[in-house]
Amino acid sequence: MSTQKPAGLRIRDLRVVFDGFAAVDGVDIDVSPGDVRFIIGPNGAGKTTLVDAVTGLVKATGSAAFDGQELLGRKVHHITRLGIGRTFQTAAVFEELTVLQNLDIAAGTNRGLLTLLRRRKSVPDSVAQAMETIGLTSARDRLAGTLAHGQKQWLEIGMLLVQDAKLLLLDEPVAGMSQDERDTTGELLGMLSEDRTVVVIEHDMDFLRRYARTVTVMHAGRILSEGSVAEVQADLKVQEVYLGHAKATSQALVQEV
Ligand SMILES: Nc1ncnc2c1ncn2[C@@H]1O[C@H](COP(=O)(O)OP(=O)(O)OP(=O)(O)O)[C@@H](O)[C@H]1O
Repeated sequence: MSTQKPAGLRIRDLRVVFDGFAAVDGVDIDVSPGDVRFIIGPNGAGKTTLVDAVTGLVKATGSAAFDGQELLGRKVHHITRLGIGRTFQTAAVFEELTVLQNLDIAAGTNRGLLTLLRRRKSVPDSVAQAMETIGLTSARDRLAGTLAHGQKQWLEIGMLLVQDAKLLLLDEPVAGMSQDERDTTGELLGMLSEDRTVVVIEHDMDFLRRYARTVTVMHAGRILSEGSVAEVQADLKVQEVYLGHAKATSQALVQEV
């Protein structure tokens, strides 16, 4: 008998119902370890609700397992401890604390608040490594509130790294970013996927074409299409849905890669 655990994210027949309305309506998704999976779809398709279900924020039926561990039915903090990290559309950082203090708090080491708030000489390896990965080492003593928009988003990702998240679920990470910040974020996704699994909810089609490895298209709570960027772009069902909902998005989607 094989003892190997199924790895990556495995979702089966996931369903989320709000007052009789199925926001997620029987979804199956497999994301392999090391993938950078983009989930796209028109407004209201169910993308955020799907991520909410996986992270324990809404009740769901079916199954969502990561590295063989069932996530549904567990409390949010337990899901975090199983290595699932999630960002929101608005970065949730402590603006009046420094970059280092934010990472320290996220790391949740057993230091008292006073120690955390004091400037320290030694920085734990995991925190130093996270700062390096997100490019904020030279900004370690800056207040998070003074960071540029993109840097705040990267700090939030850093906070997941120090928690040792193995599955990163990022909700519209490049919304409101400059082109340079988008490029840096795209490169960061590639770096993160070297030893983690990354799932990105995104509306930005240019960013998707450049940085997605695989794509899932949702529509009305279901999976409409799945595959490589080229496969999804060529799918007539996808083109129809985008033509019906947002012409500009559709044109961006079917543009040559
Ligand atoms: N807490 C809730 N109660 C009732 N309905 C909800 C709730 N949260 C989401 N919905 C509905 O579920 C559907 C899916 O919403 P969801 O936010 O998951 O879509 P989305 O694909 O993330 O859209 P967007 O791209 O606009 O963020 C929508 O019709 C939304 O109105």
